[in-house]
Amino acid sequence: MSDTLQDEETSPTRSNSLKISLPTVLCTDVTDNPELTETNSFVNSESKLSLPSSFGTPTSPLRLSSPLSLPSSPTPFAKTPLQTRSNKSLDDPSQQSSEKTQLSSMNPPLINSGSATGNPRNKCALQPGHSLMDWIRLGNSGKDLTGVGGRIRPVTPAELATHNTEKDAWLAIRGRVYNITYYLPYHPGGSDELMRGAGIDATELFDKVHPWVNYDSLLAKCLVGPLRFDRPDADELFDISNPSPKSDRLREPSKAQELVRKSMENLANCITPVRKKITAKSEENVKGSPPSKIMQSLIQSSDLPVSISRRAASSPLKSADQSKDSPPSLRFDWIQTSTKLTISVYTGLLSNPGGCARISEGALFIDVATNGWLRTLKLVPEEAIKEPLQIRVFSESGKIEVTVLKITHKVWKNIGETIFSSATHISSPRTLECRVVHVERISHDTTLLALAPKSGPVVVPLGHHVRVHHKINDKECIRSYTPVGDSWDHFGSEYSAMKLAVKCYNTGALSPYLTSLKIGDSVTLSGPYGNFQLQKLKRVKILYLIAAGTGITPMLGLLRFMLARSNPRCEQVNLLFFNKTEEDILFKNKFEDIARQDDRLKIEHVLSNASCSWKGQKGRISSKVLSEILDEKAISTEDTPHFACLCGPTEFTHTSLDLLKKLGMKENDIHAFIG
Ligand code: HEM
Repeated sequence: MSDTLQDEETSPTRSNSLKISLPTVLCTDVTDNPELTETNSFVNSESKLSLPSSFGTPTSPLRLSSPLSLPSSPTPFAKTPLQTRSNKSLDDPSQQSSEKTQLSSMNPPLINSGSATGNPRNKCALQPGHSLMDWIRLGNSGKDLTGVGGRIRPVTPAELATHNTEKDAWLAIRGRVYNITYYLPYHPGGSDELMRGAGIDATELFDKVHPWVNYDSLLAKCLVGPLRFDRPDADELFDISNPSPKSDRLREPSKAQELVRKSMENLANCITPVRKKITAKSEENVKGSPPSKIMQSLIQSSDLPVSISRRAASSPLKSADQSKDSPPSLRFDWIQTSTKLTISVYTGLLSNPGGCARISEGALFIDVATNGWLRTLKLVPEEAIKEPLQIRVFSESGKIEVTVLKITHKVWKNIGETIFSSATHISSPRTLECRVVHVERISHDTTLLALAPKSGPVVVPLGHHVRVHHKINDKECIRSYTPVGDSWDHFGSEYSAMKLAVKCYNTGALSPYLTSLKIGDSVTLSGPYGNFQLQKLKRVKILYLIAAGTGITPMLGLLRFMLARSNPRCEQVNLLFFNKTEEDILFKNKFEDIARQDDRLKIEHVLSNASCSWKGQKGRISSKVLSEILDEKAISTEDTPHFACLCGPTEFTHTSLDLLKKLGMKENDIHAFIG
């Protein structure tokens, strides 16, 4: 399909960098590990790890995918003055200086008394690409390491116990549950050792081996939530999914809630958000309450992005049913650092929201579109705010997160006044004036354009597209493109821009113009358009993505979404990608990188005009090619829900649809992107 659809990708932006002191840990042997030079220079007591804002996403302002920020690691160090360590730094004087620098930030000073495990050196040789530095990079990449979409939530011991396999491992330390699945190959003690703590409260085990390790900073982006003990009110304290039955007024926390909060604070010396639930009959009008003195002094005295308050406001309509006829229930909460404010709006699991943010007359407006409905959250902030605004969406949790800068660097006592408008039906798509902020050639004939809407950042729902409008000889020319999300290009996400992959057809009406655009030029878009329903992937465990040419673009976001989705975990994503020649394959290296990191992604390239050196599949879409990738058993049983998405030139899409149906796939299990 020429100038075809492309997709919105939900990887979190990385531009809202916040600084957090990086914990110091002992690295692997200097002599053996070439990566250590890098690690050493990076990790010392002065090191700062730049973490993009928020949670969420992927998305929750630690760029955790969660608005709950993490404490600087206190308890592991405060525990005992006598700590154990490996003998190596004592035995090997050459190590002492480098380790000393790192250890200097450990508190209290370490006394070497041999390995806690009884083995002078139990550390494993990590696979290449799995150094501490690589782990930090992964954390900063925007990937959701929590596996739960980044929304902090309580975990019961029973739930914890179910996450005990290498593909899905959680553990609890000092009352906090972390998803350690991604950390396993990075653990210097080996994944088997770390797996000993999977599914359980591993505090004792952890302390036996290495109480000095700064686990809470290392796993900051893997935080799932507090381990919920059997306290009747604990749920209420953390769970924002159910609005309080007592509504219409600010609810003071009960004694039990207060107790849980205090114990959480003591437990991990963290700043636990106090959530007051507010509901109102029509529009919510929420005033903030000041953080406690302890919290304020902690915030003021640190560089950390700290969460001092979160609040949730329910929609006037309580129904979770997000059918076309009833607007979805929305809630929001907020967190702040001294420099930024982050508002998170929750639209419901898999509700696939779109949205935009803008500042007008000193107020922040966040438009949230879900399933044909639009609501606007207006914030009249307590103090002045400024651009740039950042917006990101976390598809699994349905969270939209907007970050705005404070003009005066200080912690606010209140957020200000917030008002949710009533929901209105979206009757027509919006027109957006955009500025080209970056241009990158991604293949011999395709250019990636980054377009920043002038009014403020915009996110297009997953699997939806925008239209580019341009007048040529007084005739309006329109083409559809699905934005390519972050992390598919080389210029990152600092622009909060939509990125469109535009293939240039020499005789095309619009593409020669678009591919000749320069930074600073203006482009008119409208949107979003599309009928893709993310809910359809709710139970899907095997996803087939069948694309031709630039028809790959809607698949990019779906691919990332499915591999990151935690519940249920996807078992396989099969990408069948048709092109003419090898040079035409877009994002080939990116796909290969992802497949290397995640063996659930299977890629099959099929070329219609392959060179002699091509070793892969040759030909065009046919039942033979399709039947080779389709797991016939899977499509004929209910046990492994599957789904196929198709996109390419119209003829390609229709042929694929017919072939899939002939092979036994139900129409309901297929989505064809035709635009
Ligand atoms: C709870 C179960 C765990 C077990 C059984 C375990 C076991 C081990 C072992 C045997 C070693 C080698 C220690 C040595 O040099 O003698 C090690 C090293 C290490 N582990 Fe763990 N570990 C666990 C959890 C964790 C966690 C949650 C983290 C943090 C994210 C972590 C981070 C590290 C680090 C950074 C090292 C290197 C420490 C050093 O060089 O002294 N471990 N672990």
